[in-house]
Amino acid sequence: MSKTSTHGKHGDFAIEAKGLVKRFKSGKAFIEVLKGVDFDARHGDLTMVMGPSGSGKSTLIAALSGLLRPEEGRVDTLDVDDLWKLSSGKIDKFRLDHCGFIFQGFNLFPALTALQQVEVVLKFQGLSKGDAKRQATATLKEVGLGNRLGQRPSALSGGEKQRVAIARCLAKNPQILFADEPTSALDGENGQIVIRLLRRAATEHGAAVICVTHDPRLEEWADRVIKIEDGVIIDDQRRTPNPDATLASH
Ligand SMILES: Nc1ncnc2c1ncn2[C@@H]1O[C@H](COP(=O)(O)OP(=O)(O)OP(=O)(O)O)[C@@H](O)[C@H]1O
Repeated sequence: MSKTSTHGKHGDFAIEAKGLVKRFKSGKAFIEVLKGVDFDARHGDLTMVMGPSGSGKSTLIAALSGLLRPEEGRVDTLDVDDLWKLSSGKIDKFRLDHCGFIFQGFNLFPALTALQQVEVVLKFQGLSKGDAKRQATATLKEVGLGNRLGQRPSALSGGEKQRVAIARCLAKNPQILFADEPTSALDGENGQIVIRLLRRAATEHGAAVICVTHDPRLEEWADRVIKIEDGVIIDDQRRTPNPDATLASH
């Protein structure tokens, strides 16, 4: 597996998964949460995965990103054939090098300033102190937090915290960006800022952005909407996104 910072061309596959099956033990029985799911996502696309609670969305993301081993199926991603055939150390390295994650709960370190939250990830990736600071500052400015660099999470609003989490993710310029309910804890205005940043990551950086959501209003920004129900993909539609759409307040 070669480490590369070059993104695939818009339209190239970033992920192709086939026949994913995931079961969990429930008492003496097993429940099948993914029932042979085929899934793909392309560079430059904001692909939205929608479905009711418990339909398997988060499990799918976890299986695609090397976080949760499926019982059956394969995931081909970037230059890796069959991600789940790699050692767990190589899977972790793949995730670190190429994937970004944004979750509902922000997952920020309470003791670190906004700038440090982003710097830490870049230093971990091997950037020098100076380069990490420059890149972290630039990305925080890009998400509109240039004046909040020195604040810790306790001094930031929910929307600002989510933007720090996005800056942390974007700063490493991931080829694949997984977002799980990124706007659900936010009001309309902040939700709009966040979905626009995800849209830009796809359009301007060529990332394959995969966004799990309950919120049908986010469809406006999507290139593709995939619906999953009870562990089965029931619908898959391409559409033309409207990057200037507005998200009304809840
Ligand atoms: N570690 C686990 N052990 C047992 N069951 C699990 C585990 N993780 C998920 N499940 C079950 O798998 C099903 C699908 O869960 P998943 O989190 O993928 O759904 P989801 O579509 O993301 O739901 P939500 O929108 O509520 O987050 C649920 O019934 C859940 O209870």
